[in-house]
Amino acid sequence: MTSLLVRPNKADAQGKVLEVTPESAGWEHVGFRVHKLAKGQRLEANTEDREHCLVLVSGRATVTCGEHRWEDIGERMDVFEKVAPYSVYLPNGVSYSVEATTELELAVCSAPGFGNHEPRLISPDQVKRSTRGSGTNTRHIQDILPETEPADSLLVVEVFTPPGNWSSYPPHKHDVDDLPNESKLEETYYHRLNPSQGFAFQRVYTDDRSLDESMAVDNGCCVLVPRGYHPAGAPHGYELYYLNVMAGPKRAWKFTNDPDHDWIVKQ
Ligand SMILES: O=C(O)C[C@@H](O)[C@H](O)C(=O)CO
Repeated sequence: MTSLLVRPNKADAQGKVLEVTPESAGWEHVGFRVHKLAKGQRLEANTEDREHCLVLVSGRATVTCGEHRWEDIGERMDVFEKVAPYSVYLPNGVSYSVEATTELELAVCSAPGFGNHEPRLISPDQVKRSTRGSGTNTRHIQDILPETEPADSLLVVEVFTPPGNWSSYPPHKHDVDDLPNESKLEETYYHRLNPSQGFAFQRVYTDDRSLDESMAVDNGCCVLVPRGYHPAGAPHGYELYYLNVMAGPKRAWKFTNDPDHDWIVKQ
């Protein structure tokens, strides 16, 4: 039984189906929740000592925070429509509410906040879209909160891996605080599959193999990457989406490829 695979549960009163906290993951920075809300259902919460990025994975909602109110935002009704999502950045120490105006899948990404930024909407036109890799390593990236956009510690990105392809590949790691060469970042992978009965694979391993877990990942599962390389593969017939949340002592994404497989990008 792997300790890095977190499965979804039945929704609680606030629609929460999945939760990773620094305590549950045994690390220091990244927090992640998924709420599935019915139309009209409301989530009320406080960010406490953590900055948040609310990602509307699918569906629409009205989000309020103090004098800020974003009315009926959202456009992507199914994550696999592959348009960029609406998201909301919230600093630490604020109360907020999310009222679903349609059925809603909401990801609540969090990391330590230091009060340096105002609440703001991150609209689809602010999301940088790109394609990485070639052949069966091609995948499509949507940067929601990259290091070029303001935040205290959070990094948020989503990735679409076509059926039969690999992503986060060749395997890379970011577990040493050694800038400018590599940054130390914890990471969560929230996985969705299309069609939903599919499965994907993810391996998390270190050079010395003191950590080496290979997981069959079902739709709606979350994989924890405390350290090590973390490639993901989508079987033929099943498209893979994942939402990554990263944070660590410094807000930079600088990775090192596994030297055994680095030749793949060098050919
Ligand atoms: O390039 C990819 O396939 C996505 C990864 O970069 C992913 O976002 C990640 O592992 C970040 O560390």
